[in-house]
Amino acid sequence: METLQIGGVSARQLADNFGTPLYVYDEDKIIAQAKDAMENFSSDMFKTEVAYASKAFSSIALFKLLAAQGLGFDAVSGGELYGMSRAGVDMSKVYFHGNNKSNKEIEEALELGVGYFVIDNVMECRRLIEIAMEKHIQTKALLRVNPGISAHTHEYIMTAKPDSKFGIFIDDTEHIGQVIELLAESSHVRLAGFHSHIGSQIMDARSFEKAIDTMTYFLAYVQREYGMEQTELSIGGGFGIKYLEEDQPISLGQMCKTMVKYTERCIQEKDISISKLITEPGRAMVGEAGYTLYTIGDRKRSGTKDYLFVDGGMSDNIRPALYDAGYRAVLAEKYKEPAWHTYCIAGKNCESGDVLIDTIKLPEAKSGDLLAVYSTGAYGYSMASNYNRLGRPAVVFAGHGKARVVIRRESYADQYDLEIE
Ligand SMILES: Cc1ncc(COP(=O)(O)O)c(C=O)c1O
Ligand SMILES: N[C@@H](CCCC[NH3+])C(=O)O
Repeated sequence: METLQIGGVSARQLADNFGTPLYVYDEDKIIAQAKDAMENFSSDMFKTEVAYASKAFSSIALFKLLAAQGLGFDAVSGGELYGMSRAGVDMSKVYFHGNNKSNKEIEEALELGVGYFVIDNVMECRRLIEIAMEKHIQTKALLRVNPGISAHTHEYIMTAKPDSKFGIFIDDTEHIGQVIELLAESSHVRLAGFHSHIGSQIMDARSFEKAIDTMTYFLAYVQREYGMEQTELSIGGGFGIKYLEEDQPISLGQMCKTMVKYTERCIQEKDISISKLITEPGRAMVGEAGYTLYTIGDRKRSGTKDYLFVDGGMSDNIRPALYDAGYRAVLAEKYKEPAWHTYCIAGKNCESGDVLIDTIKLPEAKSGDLLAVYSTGAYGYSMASNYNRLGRPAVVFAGHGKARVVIRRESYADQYDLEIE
């Protein structure tokens, strides 16, 4: 019986040692993605930075791993900044995003020496200027511009519609002008450049090219209108990964190379220069490196469905319920056997939408079998909840035949420790 290996460790051994449900990351795959991005996102015409979008999955161990590869980071909250600083990340390589950053978060970020604030709106810009002045701290900012590109992806994860909550729409020259002018007058916050992000799980490089084309037109405009030269440009993240067999994503390295080459072409054509190009991959850095292991419990036939119940569910992976996201999975100890049986994989949360995989073909399954779901490394743990007090599963990093817990399993007590009796 051949068993699925993750990072050189058998899935059965992982389940027996650490329990299920269990998030497992193949550490070497993460490192390979980081190297692929760093090697290919580089140019002779401008500086470059790969900033990992930590919303996809954050942990101290991951921050250390990626920082050692030279990556910067994208954070969207005080909580993410805290984790980065505890991990010893070089905070000057951190981009602090988020609409509606609180004053407290802005203060914390300034004190931590965060490299860039990615400003979402005019009010935030005013608050940042005021707080930086009060604290006598100098900092840099990028303005988030919504380029209005509709990337081909699930509607909920499309961030660049004209009415998106993120950034200032590219045609809204009034508010963009206000931010530029406010920052031109500020003695503490310098506008270093602009940011755009068009969505997530995008497979088609042309969507990114369209965004780069639009943003470089925009840079030509701010150069003409405001004399801003040598600006920095962040093209965000959003590179798609393989969830289902039919998904054919372009590799992260190839995407990075394409983005750099296309930007070089665009700035030459438009006769502008940029000082730095930034990208913020989240999903593509960790998604395919992550697996979730579940133990199959009861089986039940209900109408047309042959249910396999697992010991987790929407509380550890909300994406099927939230986005209709599809996943592929195998029985870890029978993964080479022919898959004849059609099952529906449902979780144990008290919600009829708690279905992880609606239809999947597997070898005949029995109670106690181990199910390994692929590509759960991004937005799995980071969007997990303790609904029904199931407690978030542990996270394990596996590599070179060894495994270590990087986040421990939430116990019953952990979940009630915040309560005051
Ligand atoms: C501003 C910004 N940057 C980067 C990302 C990372 O996206 P992804 O995980 O799809 O690469 C997101 C999320 O979509 C984002 O909103
Ligand atoms: N959480 C989403 C993506 C949102 C990306 C963050 N702006 C997902 O699971 O696919």
